[in-house]
Amino acid sequence: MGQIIKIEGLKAEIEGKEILKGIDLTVNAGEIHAIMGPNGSGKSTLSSVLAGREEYEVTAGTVDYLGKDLLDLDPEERAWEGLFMAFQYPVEIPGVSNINFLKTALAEKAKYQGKETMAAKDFLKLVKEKSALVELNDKLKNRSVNEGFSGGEKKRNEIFQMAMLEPKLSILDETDSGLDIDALRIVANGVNTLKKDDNATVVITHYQRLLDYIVPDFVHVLYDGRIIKTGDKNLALELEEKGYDWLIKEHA
Ligand SMILES: Nc1ncnc2c1ncn2[C@@H]1O[C@H](COP(=O)(O)OP(=O)(O)OP(=O)(O)O)[C@@H](O)[C@H]1O
Repeated sequence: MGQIIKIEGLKAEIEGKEILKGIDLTVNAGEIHAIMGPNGSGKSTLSSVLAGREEYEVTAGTVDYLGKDLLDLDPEERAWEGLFMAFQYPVEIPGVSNINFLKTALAEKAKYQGKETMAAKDFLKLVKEKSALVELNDKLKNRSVNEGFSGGEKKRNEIFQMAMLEPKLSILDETDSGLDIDALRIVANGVNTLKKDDNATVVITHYQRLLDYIVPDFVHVLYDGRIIKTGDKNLALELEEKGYDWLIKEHA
């Protein structure tokens, strides 16, 4: 199966402070990876750097994404190339309805790829199909993006956006924070349903609980800006039971 992303020796800093200290990570098509790790280890920094947030300065390393130099692309280009990011705190966009936001996003992506914009009829069909996946009701579809949405509704909405955009690589940052059990199941179900042979997902999470629903092929532990351990789903169970201290000691 093809390689989606290969991160090598990635170092990044913010305000002169080095946060990522040499990340190596390869994700292939058809895989789900989970990244865990104690607070402040650099998990959100990694997703921000991959999204292309300007505050972070990459000081070393390379990121190959579908044969392109990811670090050389603008944030918009990264999205159009099929990179989807769901952040811990989704942004609100007052005055832009959810549906119009997606219509524009899909039209821009099609334009970038030199394809024709989807016909209105097909777009609405897609909306119906994909929103059913996360049980997003009609009212939320027409409201301004994330404005006044509850935490759980924002998360569902993100998975809805993900379903609509059909990304090649989805990076979900703490998608389980603020989700109740039912919402957690719905989100996980969405992620599992969207899993295909030609795409991949990276889930950043604190909770083994989410990994009961989204079963990862690999679990990585990020600590102090580096991946210090990689295993399968059993590693997450071990962490749940024993915490991180033993690993950190082993690493020291
Ligand atoms: N603007 C900033 N200036 C200085 N340090 C920062 C800034 N933003 C983040 N950091 C630091 O970078 C480190 C990594 O933060 P990051 O949010 O990536 O960790 P995390 O692993 O996602 O943590 P958590 O599990 O708590 O969400 C932290 O020590 C944080 O204080």
